[in-house]
Amino acid sequence: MKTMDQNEIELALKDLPGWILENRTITKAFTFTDFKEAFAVMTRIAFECEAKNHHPNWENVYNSLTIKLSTHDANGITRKDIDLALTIEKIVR
Ligand SMILES: C[C@H](O)[C@H](O)[C@H]1CNC2=NC(N)=NC(=O)C2=N1
Repeated sequence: MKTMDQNEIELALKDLPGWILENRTITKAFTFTDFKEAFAVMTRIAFECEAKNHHPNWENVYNSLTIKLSTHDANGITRKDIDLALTIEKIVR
């Protein structure tokens, strides 16, 4: 899949509050009430990722979750990352 250029990414990020372009990934940090809530959200995200065959790089520390999305095969950001971020927002909201 074709990578997006900086203008295309910034335009797409207008629909993704809190997501920023950082080190060739789109990234957002989430905070939940506790570990149980964070992990419940991660489980729901994981099922969507399997369905899409597109997976996040993420780090969870107790109630915090930092998600970084990029398309490894394409070595950049593609529409798949934007679509997954939009899905994650629906799950978290
Ligand atoms: C073999 C398999 O299709 C690939 O490794 C998939 C799986 N999940 C993936 N996830 C992400 N974020 N980028 C990829 O390039 C990717 N590739």
